[in-house]
Amino acid sequence: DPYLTPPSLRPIYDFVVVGGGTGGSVVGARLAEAGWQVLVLEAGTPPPLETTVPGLSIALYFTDTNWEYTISPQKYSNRFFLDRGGRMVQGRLVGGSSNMGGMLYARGNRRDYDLWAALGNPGWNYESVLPYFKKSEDFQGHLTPDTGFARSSYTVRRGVRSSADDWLRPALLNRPNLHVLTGATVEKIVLSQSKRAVGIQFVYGGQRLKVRVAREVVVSAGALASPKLLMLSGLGPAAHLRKHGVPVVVDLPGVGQNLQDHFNVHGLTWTVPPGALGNSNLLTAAFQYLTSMEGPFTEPLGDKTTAWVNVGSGETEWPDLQCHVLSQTPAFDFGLFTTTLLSISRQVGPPAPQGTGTRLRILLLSQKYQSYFGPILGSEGFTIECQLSRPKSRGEVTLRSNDPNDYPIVNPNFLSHPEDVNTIVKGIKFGLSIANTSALGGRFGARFHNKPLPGCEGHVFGADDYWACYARHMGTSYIHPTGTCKMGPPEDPTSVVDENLNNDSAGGLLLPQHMTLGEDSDSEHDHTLHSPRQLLREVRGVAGLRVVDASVMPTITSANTMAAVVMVAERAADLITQEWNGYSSRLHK
Ligand SMILES: Cc1cc2nc3c(=O)[nH]c(=O)nc-3n(C[C@H](O)[C@H](O)[C@H](O)COP(=O)(O)OP(=O)(O)OC[C@H]3O[C@@H](n4cnc5c(N)ncnc54)[C@H](O)[C@@H]3O)c2cc1C
Repeated sequence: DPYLTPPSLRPIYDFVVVGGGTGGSVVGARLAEAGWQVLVLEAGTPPPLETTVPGLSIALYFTDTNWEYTISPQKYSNRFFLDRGGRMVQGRLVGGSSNMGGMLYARGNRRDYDLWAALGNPGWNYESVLPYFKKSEDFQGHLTPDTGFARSSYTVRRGVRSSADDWLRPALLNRPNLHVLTGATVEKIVLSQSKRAVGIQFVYGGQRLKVRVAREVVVSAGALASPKLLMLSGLGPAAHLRKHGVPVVVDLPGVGQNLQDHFNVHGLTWTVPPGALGNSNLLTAAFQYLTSMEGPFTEPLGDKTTAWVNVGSGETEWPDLQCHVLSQTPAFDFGLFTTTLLSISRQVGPPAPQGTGTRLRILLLSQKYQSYFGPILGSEGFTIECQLSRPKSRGEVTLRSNDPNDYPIVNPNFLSHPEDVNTIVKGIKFGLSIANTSALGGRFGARFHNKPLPGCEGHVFGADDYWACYARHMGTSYIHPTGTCKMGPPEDPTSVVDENLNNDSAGGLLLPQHMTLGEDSDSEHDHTLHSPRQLLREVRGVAGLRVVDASVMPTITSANTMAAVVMVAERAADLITQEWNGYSSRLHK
């Protein structure tokens, strides 16, 4: 395994990529392909074998490959979940969230990207980004119509997960100019006095180390960790940084703001007579996978179909809702794993008294889950989940402290915009109407679990108010955090990077003609190289620093976000190589 031998680190690289996740793996591999000396630093581990089995994806949520962020207590939602927040899973391994997620592949809608361009980001309209999607696509399924429910498409090849590691691993095997160090947690971007990224400080094996960078630092730590890293490096909202004792290098008010996620409602459940769905026995399915690489384990378990619909805005070509039919209920396992998976609060009322026996404690703690799902524990059935594709609520990621080991505070501020409540209520009603069709409910003899949700008994069951209450209780993150280092024009004070994903605000004024050595007064960083574009930068920004991950999206796409991140990284690699075009690495091979 190429990841098992730690590289002998060089003191300086052309590019250092922070985070070997989805964006980082793709951009790191492409920069290495272009001949640069590249170092990718990943906090997590090489991908464990289980990542290759699509049917085991949810099992990974319970392991160390997950950072296990938590959502801060929500004012308008998450009432059924632990501390009115719950967990937010994020990948902590090579390949990042693409290597532990649900593998559903969807580009999103062309209008998502046309909107990015309209918001002041030339080159990001759909026609321009389409080639970067196609670059990685190898569709081998059956084309299904894109209205109504259709079978979901997954990044699975011959029964094995395909992830961003498919870029990094071959590059690592074939290119000695690429180094990937796992178990390396980056703490800080080192900035010179002239506000240029000149290196990286990270912890590896208990030691604090620094590596220098000749051209650029590429931050790809994901939408929760990238803004944290920028802020810890002095790039962020000045008052917030001062509050936590971080010296301000550049006041960038947008860092950590604009957090967007696909708000998802759990719990709408139908039960069916035993055997009606024809679900395979897990042991048989596992045997089938091991012997022939076929069967249910070739896909994420349970998640079968997707629909995109417009229920609110009337723009029929641009969905505001995405729905899935899952072939299990949240009660199928008697709450054994589901309660943790969904972070459904197990506790209601006062904590169990000290000294209570373990069994009794679990019974008491599970009361909230029991109070709703109790009557259908262990039943067969299905769930319909709908998400807001284009939420209007905006949240934020802020520092908890200036300690790099502390997780940031993640506040998605779900349902803070009233239109989101209206849309999700319509979405729930859409889900109910789908289940009532003869093709679904009728065919399987399905019965809706119509127990009033604890906490919503005060509303007339089935009225819009009831469903709004239901959404405020059962809705939470669909684990697609995006937007926290937003791409936008310099006139937008909340933008963090420009359309080149750079936060050097000069813009693409010149094509490089020649390379000069850095002019930084800080002699430690004499090796720093500037492209002419960076020499022309204004002081407001930071040179030699780019962000390439889900955090640059100005608005979340109306589909699962992995494909869009791969596209962003492919395009970023082209932008970077074009900018440095004609200049091979000056560093010793
Ligand atoms: C559980 C789950 C299921 C999902 N399912 C789907 C799906 O089915 N389809 C879909 O399209 N999208 C899905 N998504 C969303 C999609 O995977 C993400 O939007 C996308 O992968 C994000 O890419 P990224 O590069 O921004 O971040 P990531 O892929 O998360 O990469 C960030 C990387 O940076 C590393 N890192 C963080 N901090 C540091 C540090 N300080 N030092 C060094 N390294 C660091 C992390 O360990 C990680 O490897 C899912 C996400 C999750 C979490």
